[in-house]
Amino acid sequence: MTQDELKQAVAQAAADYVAEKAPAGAIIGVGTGSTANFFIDALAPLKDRYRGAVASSEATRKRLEGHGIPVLDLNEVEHIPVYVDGADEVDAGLNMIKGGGGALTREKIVAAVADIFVCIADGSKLVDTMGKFPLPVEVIPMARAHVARQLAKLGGKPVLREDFVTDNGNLILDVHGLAITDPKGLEAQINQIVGVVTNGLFAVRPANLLLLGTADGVRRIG
Ligand SMILES: O=C[C@H](O)[C@H](O)[C@H](O)COP(=O)(O)O
Repeated sequence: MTQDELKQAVAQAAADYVAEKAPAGAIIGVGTGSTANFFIDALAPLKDRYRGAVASSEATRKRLEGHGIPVLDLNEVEHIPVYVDGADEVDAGLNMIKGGGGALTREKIVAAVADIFVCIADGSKLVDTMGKFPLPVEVIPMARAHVARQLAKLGGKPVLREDFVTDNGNLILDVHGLAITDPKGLEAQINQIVGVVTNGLFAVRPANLLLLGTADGVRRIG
């Protein structure tokens, strides 16, 4: 199977899971990226069952609206039963690195409101120790150099993502060379650096369920 076929399989499994867990009229949280895009496509045929979705990025908002799925402002929403999103890396504890597409902050906000976080990923994303994928950190532009110095003190090599501005008008530093043995501790430590909006570690609030696409089918972990 190709990587896209694996992504499609987990996206369909997630749409089936949502149909099982989210009551009619619910609002669904929707992530960002190529795997989340397949999920949006799989959600589209069920759209009349739900009130709408909350999007974790402008790209996702556009794709949802393209399918005729109403997109709600998170400030108008009290309850999201399920949030579905991809990951750049995920470990056996369902901690993740996210933000390869730069949407980490809005993703973390929508995930914080959701009852259940379902991570959808092809098998290549499952790792023993996270950090091979450079850790994205969203920073306020005027703090870029300060934050980069602090990240270097933690042992990483921060690289500014060229020609990229987040949906929030900020910059991304991609931190190379970290072996992340304490994801929760590192997530908190980086978020304490003044000028950091948030970082791409999702360990304080990991996923509740991982749907992993493999050649033998979709594995459910968690
Ligand atoms: O900012 C992007 C998100 O965190 C994505 O969920 C992540 O980069 C995975 O994307 P993809 O499904 O395209 O590999």
